[in-house]
Amino acid sequence: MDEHKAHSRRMMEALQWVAPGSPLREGIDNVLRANTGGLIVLGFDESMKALVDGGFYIDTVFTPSYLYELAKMDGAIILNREGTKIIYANAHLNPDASLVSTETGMRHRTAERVAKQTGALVIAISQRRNVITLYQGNFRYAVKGIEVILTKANQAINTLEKYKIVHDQAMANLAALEFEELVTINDLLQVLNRVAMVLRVKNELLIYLSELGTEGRLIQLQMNELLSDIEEEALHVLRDYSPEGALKPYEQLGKLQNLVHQEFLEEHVLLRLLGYQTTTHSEEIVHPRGYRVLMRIPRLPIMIIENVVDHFGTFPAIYKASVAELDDVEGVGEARARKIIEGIRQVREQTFADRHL
Ligand SMILES: Nc1ncnc2c1ncn2[C@@H]1O[C@H](COP(=O)(O)OP(=O)(O)OP(=O)(O)O)[C@@H](O)[C@H]1O
Repeated sequence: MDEHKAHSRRMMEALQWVAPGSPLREGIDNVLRANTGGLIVLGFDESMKALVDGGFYIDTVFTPSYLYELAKMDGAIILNREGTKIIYANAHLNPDASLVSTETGMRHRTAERVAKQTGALVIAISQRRNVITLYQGNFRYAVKGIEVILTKANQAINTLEKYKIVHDQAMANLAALEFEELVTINDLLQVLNRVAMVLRVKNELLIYLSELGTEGRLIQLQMNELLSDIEEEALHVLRDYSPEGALKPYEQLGKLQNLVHQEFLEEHVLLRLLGYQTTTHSEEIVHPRGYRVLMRIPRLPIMIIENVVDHFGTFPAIYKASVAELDDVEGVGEARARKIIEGIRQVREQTFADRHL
Protein backbone atom coordinates (compact mmCIF):
# COMPACT_ATOMS: atom_id res chain seq x y z
CA MET A 1 0.00 0.00 0.00
CA ASP A 2 1.45 3.38 -0.79
CA GLU A 3 2.34 5.74 1.98
CA HIS A 4 -0.26 8.37 1.22
CA LYS A 5 -3.10 5.87 1.22
CA ALA A 6 -1.88 4.27 4.45
CA HIS A 7 -1.72 7.72 6.02
CA SER A 8 -5.26 8.71 5.09
CA ARG A 9 -6.59 5.33 6.19
CA ARG A 10 -4.91 5.68 9.56
CA MET A 11 -6.23 9.17 9.86
CA MET A 12 -9.79 8.10 9.07
CA GLU A 13 -9.60 5.28 11.59
CA ALA A 14 -8.28 7.62 14.26
CA LEU A 15 -10.96 10.20 13.50
CA GLN A 16 -13.71 7.64 13.76
CA TRP A 17 -12.82 7.07 17.40
CA VAL A 18 -13.66 10.64 18.24
CA ALA A 19 -16.43 11.27 15.67
CA PRO A 20 -19.69 12.70 17.06
CA GLY A 21 -21.99 9.85 18.00
CA SER A 22 -19.18 7.62 19.24
CA PRO A 23 -19.16 6.76 22.98
CA LEU A 24 -15.61 8.05 23.34
CA ARG A 25 -16.59 11.42 21.86
CA GLU A 26 -19.52 11.64 24.25
CA GLY A 27 -17.09 11.16 27.12
CA ILE A 28 -14.63 13.66 25.65
CA ASP A 29 -17.39 16.24 25.19
CA ASN A 30 -18.24 15.85 28.87
CA VAL A 31 -14.59 16.41 29.75
CA LEU A 32 -14.51 19.49 27.54
CA ARG A 33 -17.58 20.90 29.23
CA ALA A 34 -16.23 20.14 32.72
CA ASN A 35 -13.04 21.91 31.68
CA THR A 36 -10.76 19.51 33.48
CA GLY A 37 -8.57 18.53 30.53
CA GLY A 38 -7.59 14.92 29.90
CA LEU A 39 -5.10 12.49 28.49
CA ILE A 40 -6.54 9.29 27.05
CA VAL A 41 -4.58 6.38 25.68
CA LEU A 42 -6.02 3.53 23.63
CA GLY A 43 -4.28 0.23 24.17
CA PHE A 44 -2.54 -1.35 27.12
CA ASP A 45 0.13 -3.67 25.78
CA GLU A 46 3.62 -4.43 27.09
CA SER A 47 5.14 -1.30 25.56
CA MET A 48 2.50 0.82 27.30
CA LYS A 49 2.84 -0.97 30.64
CA ALA A 50 6.50 -0.04 30.66
CA LEU A 51 5.59 3.67 30.56
CA VAL A 52 2.99 3.67 33.34
CA ASP A 53 3.99 4.91 36.73
CA GLY A 54 1.46 4.78 39.57
CA GLY A 55 -2.24 5.41 39.14
CA PHE A 56 -5.22 3.15 39.81
CA TYR A 57 -5.81 -0.14 38.16
CA ILE A 58 -9.55 -0.01 37.44
CA ASP A 59 -10.37 -2.59 34.77
CA THR A 60 -14.02 -1.73 34.26
CA VAL A 61 -16.44 -1.30 31.37
CA PHE A 62 -16.08 2.00 29.54
CA THR A 63 -18.91 4.49 29.84
CA PRO A 64 -18.82 8.16 28.80
CA SER A 65 -19.80 9.33 32.27
CA TYR A 66 -17.15 7.21 33.96
CA LEU A 67 -14.54 8.73 31.70
CA TYR A 68 -15.70 12.17 32.72
CA GLU A 69 -15.53 11.33 36.42
CA LEU A 70 -12.00 9.91 36.08
CA ALA A 71 -10.81 12.91 34.06
CA LYS A 72 -11.25 15.04 37.17
CA MET A 73 -8.10 13.38 38.45
CA ASP A 74 -4.66 14.27 37.17
CA GLY A 75 -2.74 12.05 34.80
CA ALA A 76 -3.74 9.71 32.01
CA ILE A 77 -6.68 7.36 31.53
CA ILE A 78 -5.74 4.18 29.74
CA LEU A 79 -8.37 2.21 27.81
CA ASN A 80 -8.04 -1.14 26.11
CA ARG A 81 -7.40 -1.10 22.36
CA GLU A 82 -11.08 -1.58 21.58
CA GLY A 83 -12.10 1.33 23.79
CA THR A 84 -14.54 -0.90 25.67
CA LYS A 85 -12.73 -0.95 29.01
CA ILE A 86 -11.03 1.53 31.28
CA ILE A 87 -7.85 -0.12 32.55
CA TYR A 88 -6.02 2.63 34.40
CA ALA A 89 -6.73 6.11 35.67
CA ASN A 90 -4.62 8.80 37.28
CA ALA A 91 -1.57 7.19 35.62
CA HIS A 92 1.65 9.07 35.20
CA LEU A 93 3.28 8.30 31.87
CA ASN A 94 7.02 8.30 31.38
CA PRO A 95 7.82 8.23 27.69
CA ASP A 96 11.36 8.54 26.38
CA ALA A 97 12.21 12.23 26.91
CA SER A 98 14.67 12.23 24.05
CA LEU A 99 11.83 11.80 21.51
CA VAL A 100 11.28 15.05 19.69
CA SER A 101 8.10 16.91 20.57
CA THR A 102 6.83 20.15 19.09
CA GLU A 103 4.37 20.68 21.92
CA THR A 104 4.99 23.06 24.80
CA GLY A 105 2.64 21.89 27.61
CA MET A 106 3.43 18.70 29.51
CA ARG A 107 0.14 16.94 28.73
CA HIS A 108 0.53 17.40 24.98
CA ARG A 109 4.24 16.66 25.00
CA THR A 110 3.59 13.42 26.87
CA ALA A 111 0.78 12.51 24.47
CA GLU A 112 3.00 13.07 21.43
CA ARG A 113 5.90 11.09 22.85
CA VAL A 114 3.75 8.17 24.03
CA ALA A 115 2.18 7.98 20.57
CA LYS A 116 5.59 7.99 18.90
CA GLN A 117 7.03 5.43 21.24
CA THR A 118 4.17 2.92 21.33
CA GLY A 119 2.18 3.56 18.12
CA ALA A 120 -1.00 3.74 20.24
CA LEU A 121 -3.68 6.34 19.61
CA VAL A 122 -3.37 9.06 22.26
CA ILE A 123 -5.92 11.82 22.78
CA ALA A 124 -5.13 15.04 24.59
CA ILE A 125 -7.96 17.28 25.74
CA SER A 126 -6.64 20.70 26.54
CA GLN A 127 -7.90 22.38 29.65
CA ARG A 128 -6.88 25.88 28.62
CA ARG A 129 -7.66 25.82 24.92
CA ASN A 130 -10.69 23.54 24.78
CA VAL A 131 -9.36 21.52 21.87
CA ILE A 132 -8.93 17.83 21.20
CA THR A 133 -5.66 16.65 19.63
CA LEU A 134 -5.01 13.15 18.32
CA TYR A 135 -1.58 11.55 18.14
CA GLN A 136 -0.57 8.23 16.66
CA GLY A 137 2.98 7.43 15.64
CA ASN A 138 4.19 10.57 13.92
CA PHE A 139 0.69 11.66 13.04
CA ARG A 140 -0.87 14.61 14.83
CA TYR A 141 -4.31 16.02 14.19
CA ALA A 142 -6.23 18.82 15.87
CA VAL A 143 -9.92 17.89 15.79
CA LYS A 144 -11.91 20.79 14.45
CA GLY A 145 -15.31 22.00 15.56
CA ILE A 146 -18.26 20.44 13.77
CA GLU A 147 -19.26 23.75 12.14
CA VAL A 148 -15.84 24.15 10.56
CA ILE A 149 -15.93 20.66 9.05
CA LEU A 150 -19.54 20.99 7.96
CA THR A 151 -18.68 24.17 6.07
CA LYS A 152 -15.79 22.45 4.34
CA ALA A 153 -17.86 19.38 3.55
CA ASN A 154 -20.62 21.56 2.06
CA GLN A 155 -18.07 23.35 -0.07
CA ALA A 156 -16.85 19.98 -1.32
CA ILE A 157 -20.45 19.00 -2.17
CA ASN A 158 -20.85 22.25 -4.12
CA THR A 159 -17.67 21.45 -6.02
CA LEU A 160 -19.00 17.99 -6.84
CA GLU A 161 -22.22 19.51 -8.14
CA LYS A 162 -20.23 21.73 -10.49
CA TYR A 163 -18.07 18.84 -11.61
CA LYS A 164 -21.18 16.82 -12.33
CA ILE A 165 -22.46 19.42 -14.77
CA VAL A 166 -19.12 19.46 -16.59
CA HIS A 167 -19.00 15.67 -16.51
CA ASP A 168 -22.49 15.29 -18.00
CA GLN A 169 -21.56 17.63 -20.83
CA ALA A 170 -18.30 15.78 -21.46
CA MET A 171 -20.21 12.49 -21.60
CA ALA A 172 -22.68 13.91 -24.12
CA ASN A 173 -19.76 15.08 -26.25
CA LEU A 174 -18.08 11.70 -26.03
CA ALA A 175 -21.30 9.99 -27.14
CA ALA A 176 -21.57 12.34 -30.14
CA LEU A 177 -17.98 11.58 -31.14
CA GLU A 178 -18.77 7.89 -30.94
CA PHE A 179 -21.45 8.22 -33.61
CA GLU A 180 -19.00 10.19 -35.75
CA GLU A 181 -16.26 7.60 -35.12
CA LEU A 182 -13.95 10.33 -33.98
CA VAL A 183 -13.08 9.33 -30.43
CA THR A 184 -9.34 9.49 -29.80
CA ILE A 185 -7.25 8.17 -26.92
CA ASN A 186 -6.94 11.78 -25.88
CA ASP A 187 -10.72 12.04 -25.36
CA LEU A 188 -10.59 8.99 -23.12
CA LEU A 189 -7.73 10.42 -21.10
CA GLN A 190 -9.75 13.59 -20.61
CA VAL A 191 -12.68 11.59 -19.31
CA LEU A 192 -10.37 9.79 -16.87
CA ASN A 193 -8.86 13.06 -15.73
CA ARG A 194 -12.33 14.43 -15.01
CA VAL A 195 -13.24 11.31 -13.06
CA ALA A 196 -9.97 11.71 -11.16
CA MET A 197 -11.00 15.24 -10.16
CA VAL A 198 -14.27 13.89 -8.83
CA LEU A 199 -12.52 11.11 -6.92
CA ARG A 200 -10.17 13.64 -5.38
CA VAL A 201 -13.13 15.45 -3.88
CA LYS A 202 -14.59 12.11 -2.81
CA ASN A 203 -11.43 11.25 -0.87
CA GLU A 204 -11.56 14.63 0.83
CA LEU A 205 -15.21 14.11 1.73
CA LEU A 206 -14.53 10.64 3.15
CA ILE A 207 -12.16 12.19 5.68
CA TYR A 208 -14.72 14.83 6.65
CA LEU A 209 -17.32 12.11 7.02
CA SER A 210 -15.15 10.08 9.40
CA GLU A 211 -14.75 13.19 11.46
CA LEU A 212 -18.42 14.16 11.34
CA GLY A 213 -19.73 10.77 12.49
CA THR A 214 -23.51 10.87 12.91
CA GLU A 215 -23.51 14.59 12.05
CA GLY A 216 -22.45 13.74 8.52
CA ARG A 217 -25.50 11.73 7.42
CA LEU A 218 -26.94 14.37 5.14
CA ILE A 219 -23.59 15.07 3.52
CA GLN A 220 -23.17 11.33 2.98
CA LEU A 221 -26.54 11.10 1.21
CA GLN A 222 -25.73 14.05 -1.03
CA MET A 223 -22.31 12.66 -1.83
CA ASN A 224 -23.67 9.22 -2.71
CA GLU A 225 -26.32 10.68 -4.96
CA LEU A 226 -23.83 12.80 -6.88
CA LEU A 227 -21.20 10.11 -7.11
CA SER A 228 -23.23 7.04 -7.97
CA ASP A 229 -24.09 8.35 -11.47
CA ILE A 230 -20.59 9.54 -12.21
CA GLU A 231 -18.93 6.37 -10.97
CA GLU A 232 -21.38 4.13 -12.77
CA GLU A 233 -20.88 6.00 -15.99
CA ALA A 234 -17.11 5.82 -15.60
CA LEU A 235 -17.41 2.05 -15.24
CA HIS A 236 -19.41 1.89 -18.47
CA VAL A 237 -16.80 3.97 -20.30
CA LEU A 238 -14.09 1.59 -19.08
CA ARG A 239 -16.23 -1.37 -20.17
CA ASP A 240 -16.62 0.26 -23.56
CA TYR A 241 -12.97 1.07 -24.20
CA SER A 242 -10.60 -1.15 -22.24
CA PRO A 243 -8.87 -3.67 -24.48
CA GLU A 244 -9.17 -7.42 -23.85
CA GLY A 245 -7.10 -8.57 -20.90
CA ALA A 246 -7.27 -5.23 -19.06
CA LEU A 247 -8.24 -5.13 -15.38
CA LYS A 248 -11.95 -5.30 -14.58
CA PRO A 249 -13.61 -1.85 -14.71
CA TYR A 250 -14.24 -1.63 -10.97
CA GLU A 251 -10.59 -2.59 -10.34
CA GLN A 252 -9.48 0.15 -12.70
CA LEU A 253 -11.68 2.66 -10.91
CA GLY A 254 -10.31 1.54 -7.53
CA LYS A 255 -6.78 2.00 -8.82
CA LEU A 256 -7.61 5.44 -10.13
CA GLN A 257 -8.98 6.41 -6.72
CA ASN A 258 -5.65 5.42 -5.15
CA LEU A 259 -3.73 7.44 -7.69
CA VAL A 260 -5.65 10.68 -7.47
CA HIS A 261 -3.70 12.18 -4.60
CA GLN A 262 -1.11 13.04 -7.23
CA GLU A 263 -1.93 16.47 -8.56
CA PHE A 264 -1.09 15.54 -12.11
CA LEU A 265 -1.67 12.10 -13.57
CA GLU A 266 0.80 11.38 -16.30
CA GLU A 267 -0.45 10.12 -19.61
CA HIS A 268 1.43 6.82 -19.51
CA VAL A 269 -0.01 6.05 -16.07
CA LEU A 270 -3.54 6.54 -17.35
CA LEU A 271 -2.83 4.54 -20.51
CA ARG A 272 -1.56 1.65 -18.44
CA LEU A 273 -4.61 1.87 -16.21
CA LEU A 274 -6.86 1.67 -19.25
CA GLY A 275 -4.94 -1.37 -20.49
CA TYR A 276 -3.33 0.34 -23.49
CA GLN A 277 0.33 0.24 -24.43
CA THR A 278 2.10 3.25 -23.00
CA THR A 279 3.42 4.02 -26.47
CA THR A 280 -0.10 4.44 -27.87
CA HIS A 281 -0.43 7.76 -29.67
CA SER A 282 -2.94 10.11 -28.11
CA GLU A 283 -4.45 11.00 -31.50
CA GLU A 284 -5.20 7.37 -32.29
CA ILE A 285 -8.88 6.71 -33.03
CA VAL A 286 -10.60 4.18 -30.77
CA HIS A 287 -14.05 2.65 -30.97
CA PRO A 288 -16.32 1.76 -28.07
CA ARG A 289 -17.88 -1.68 -27.79
CA GLY A 290 -21.32 -0.12 -27.65
CA TYR A 291 -22.42 -0.81 -24.09
CA ARG A 292 -23.28 2.78 -23.25
CA VAL A 293 -25.41 3.36 -26.34
CA LEU A 294 -27.22 0.04 -26.04
CA MET A 295 -27.89 0.60 -22.36
CA ARG A 296 -29.81 3.73 -23.22
CA ILE A 297 -32.32 1.74 -25.28
CA PRO A 298 -35.39 1.13 -23.08
CA ARG A 299 -36.17 -2.45 -22.05
CA LEU A 300 -33.17 -4.04 -23.71
CA PRO A 301 -31.99 -6.77 -21.29
CA ILE A 302 -28.31 -6.72 -20.34
CA MET A 303 -27.88 -10.31 -21.59
CA ILE A 304 -28.96 -9.28 -25.06
CA ILE A 305 -26.62 -6.27 -24.91
CA GLU A 306 -23.75 -8.64 -24.05
CA ASN A 307 -24.66 -10.90 -26.98
CA VAL A 308 -24.84 -8.01 -29.45
CA VAL A 309 -21.52 -6.57 -28.23
CA ASP A 310 -19.81 -9.98 -28.39
CA HIS A 311 -21.19 -10.65 -31.84
CA PHE A 312 -20.14 -7.38 -33.50
CA GLY A 313 -17.07 -6.41 -31.47
CA THR A 314 -17.33 -2.64 -31.90
CA PHE A 315 -20.06 -0.05 -31.87
CA PRO A 316 -19.59 1.13 -35.49
CA ALA A 317 -20.35 -2.44 -36.63
CA ILE A 318 -23.51 -2.51 -34.50
CA TYR A 319 -24.52 0.91 -35.74
CA LYS A 320 -24.22 -0.17 -39.37
CA ALA A 321 -25.82 -3.59 -38.95
CA SER A 322 -28.99 -4.44 -40.87
CA VAL A 323 -32.08 -6.09 -39.37
CA ALA A 324 -30.94 -9.42 -40.88
CA GLU A 325 -27.46 -9.11 -39.39
CA LEU A 326 -28.82 -8.24 -35.95
CA ASP A 327 -31.25 -11.14 -36.30
CA ASP A 328 -28.24 -13.50 -36.32
CA VAL A 329 -27.42 -12.59 -32.73
CA GLU A 330 -28.61 -15.06 -30.10
CA GLY A 331 -31.74 -13.78 -28.41
CA VAL A 332 -32.46 -11.20 -31.12
CA GLY A 333 -35.38 -11.84 -33.45
CA GLU A 334 -36.61 -9.56 -36.19
CA ALA A 335 -38.80 -7.46 -33.92
CA ARG A 336 -35.99 -6.90 -31.44
CA ALA A 337 -33.55 -6.15 -34.28
CA ARG A 338 -35.87 -3.37 -35.45
CA LYS A 339 -36.21 -2.12 -31.89
CA ILE A 340 -32.43 -1.94 -31.57
CA ILE A 341 -32.03 0.00 -34.82
CA GLU A 342 -34.81 2.40 -33.83
CA GLY A 343 -33.36 2.67 -30.33
CA ILE A 344 -29.90 3.57 -31.65
CA ARG A 345 -31.49 6.18 -33.94
CA GLN A 346 -33.25 7.80 -30.98
CA VAL A 347 -30.12 7.72 -28.83
CA ARG A 348 -28.24 9.38 -31.68
CA GLU A 349 -30.85 12.11 -31.98
CA GLN A 350 -30.84 12.73 -28.25
CA THR A 351 -27.03 12.73 -28.20
CA PHE A 352 -26.71 15.43 -30.81
CA ALA A 353 -29.41 17.50 -29.11
CA ASP A 354 -27.55 17.21 -25.74
CA ARG A 355 -24.25 18.10 -27.31
CA HIS A 356 -25.40 21.54 -28.28
CA LEU A 357 -27.09 22.36 -25.00
N1 LIG B 1 3.63 12.61 32.04
C1 LIG B 1 2.33 12.79 32.30
N2 LIG B 1 1.53 11.73 32.49
C2 LIG B 1 0.23 11.90 32.72
N3 LIG B 1 -0.38 13.09 32.80
C3 LIG B 1 0.37 14.19 32.63
C4 LIG B 1 1.75 14.11 32.35
N4 LIG B 1 2.21 15.36 32.18
C5 LIG B 1 1.16 16.20 32.36
N5 LIG B 1 0.05 15.50 32.62
C6 LIG B 1 -1.31 16.05 32.91
O1 LIG B 1 -1.49 17.22 32.20
C7 LIG B 1 -1.96 18.24 33.06
C8 LIG B 1 -1.67 19.61 32.55
O2 LIG B 1 -0.29 19.81 32.26
P1 LIG B 1 0.17 21.09 31.39
O3 LIG B 1 -0.67 22.28 31.72
O4 LIG B 1 1.66 21.17 31.48
O5 LIG B 1 -0.20 20.52 29.95
P2 LIG B 1 -0.66 21.25 28.61
O6 LIG B 1 -0.13 20.39 27.51
O7 LIG B 1 -0.28 22.69 28.62
O8 LIG B 1 -2.23 21.03 28.67
P3 LIG B 1 -3.46 22.10 28.82
O9 LIG B 1 -3.63 22.72 27.47
O10 LIG B 1 -4.60 21.24 29.23
O11 LIG B 1 -3.02 23.07 29.89
C9 LIG B 1 -1.32 17.84 34.36
O12 LIG B 1 -2.03 18.41 35.44
C10 LIG B 1 -1.44 16.36 34.34
O13 LIG B 1 -2.74 15.97 34.74
